[in-house]
Amino acid sequence: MRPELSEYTPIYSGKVRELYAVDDEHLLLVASDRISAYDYILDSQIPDKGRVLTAMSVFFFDALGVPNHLAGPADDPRIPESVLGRALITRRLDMVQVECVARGYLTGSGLKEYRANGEVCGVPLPAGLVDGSRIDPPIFTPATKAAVGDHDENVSFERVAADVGIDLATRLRELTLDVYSRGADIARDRGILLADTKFEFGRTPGGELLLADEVLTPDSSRYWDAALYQPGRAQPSFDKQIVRDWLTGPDSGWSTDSGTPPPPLPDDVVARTRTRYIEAYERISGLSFADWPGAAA
Ligand SMILES: Nc1ncnc(-c2cnn(Cc3cccc(F)c3)c2)c1Cl
Repeated sequence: MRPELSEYTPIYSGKVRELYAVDDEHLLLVASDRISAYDYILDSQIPDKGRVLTAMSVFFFDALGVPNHLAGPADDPRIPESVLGRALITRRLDMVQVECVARGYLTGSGLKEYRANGEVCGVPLPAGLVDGSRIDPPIFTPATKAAVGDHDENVSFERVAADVGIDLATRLRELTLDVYSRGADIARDRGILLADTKFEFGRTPGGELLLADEVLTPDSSRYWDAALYQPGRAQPSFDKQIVRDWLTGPDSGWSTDSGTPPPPLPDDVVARTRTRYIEAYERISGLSFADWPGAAA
C-alpha cells in the first residue's frame, strides 16, 4: 500500500515542480504536467509531461553514471500512487547555491551578453558568432538563483569562486562540463541537440558532492532537432515550438506584448506537444515510454 501525498510535508513549490519532505534524510521531487511559455505558466497542462521528464532524468542519471541524489527507483514504495512515474525519492542535500549552466551553442542570455561584450560570464568567445553558433568546447556559464519570477543572473567563474571557494567552483565547472558534454553526445547521436543545460548540485552531510534536481530534461535544457539546425536564426524548440507558434499565431487571439496571460491551448496543440515529449524520450533513451511506471494520462 503506497502512502498518500498528503502524508508528506510540502517544502517548495516551483513553476512546474513540487518538493516534499519524506523524512529527515529524504525528499520527494514531483514533476507536474504544467508547461511554461513566454514566462507564463499556462492554464493548459500537457498530459504525461511530468512522467516523461522524470523518465528522462532517470535515464541520464543511469547513463552518465555520476554520483547523484536518487535514493530509490521510479517505483519506490514510498512514492504515492497519485504521482507515481512523475516523482522520485531523493537524498536531502545541502544545495550549492549556484545554477551550473553549460552551453554548447550560443543563444538566449548568452547570445545577448556576447553581442554586448564578446564574452559570456567572463569567457571570451571568437568574433562573428551568430544565434545558434556551436561553442566547442562547451563553456561553463554559471548563474545565481533569482528570486521567484526573476531570471537568473549570469555570473563569472571568479564570482562563483568568491562565493563558494575556488576548489568547489573548479569542481562544479569540471562536473558541469563533463556531464553536459557526455549527455549532449548521447542526444546528438540520436538527432537531438542539447544546446545548453542547467544543473544543480548538493552536498551530503559527509561532504560528498552529488548531482541533484532534474538532469538534461527539456525544462532544464534547450532541446533542438538536429535535422532543422541552422545557425543564424532562433532554433525551434523540439518540445515547446508547437505551443509557442500557436500562442503567437493568428488563432490564439493573444500576443506576447498583450500583458495578459495566454489563453488555453486547443486539444490538438496539447496532444501534439505530448507526442513531442514522448518522442524526445524514446529517441534519446531507446526505451519505450509505455514501460514507464504510473498511469498514462
Ligand atoms: N536533493 C535535494 N536536496 C535538497 N534540496 C533539493 C532542492 C531544493 N530545491 N530544488 C529545486 C526544486 C526541485 C523540485 C521541485 C521544486 F519545487 C524545486 C531542489 C534537492 Cl533536489
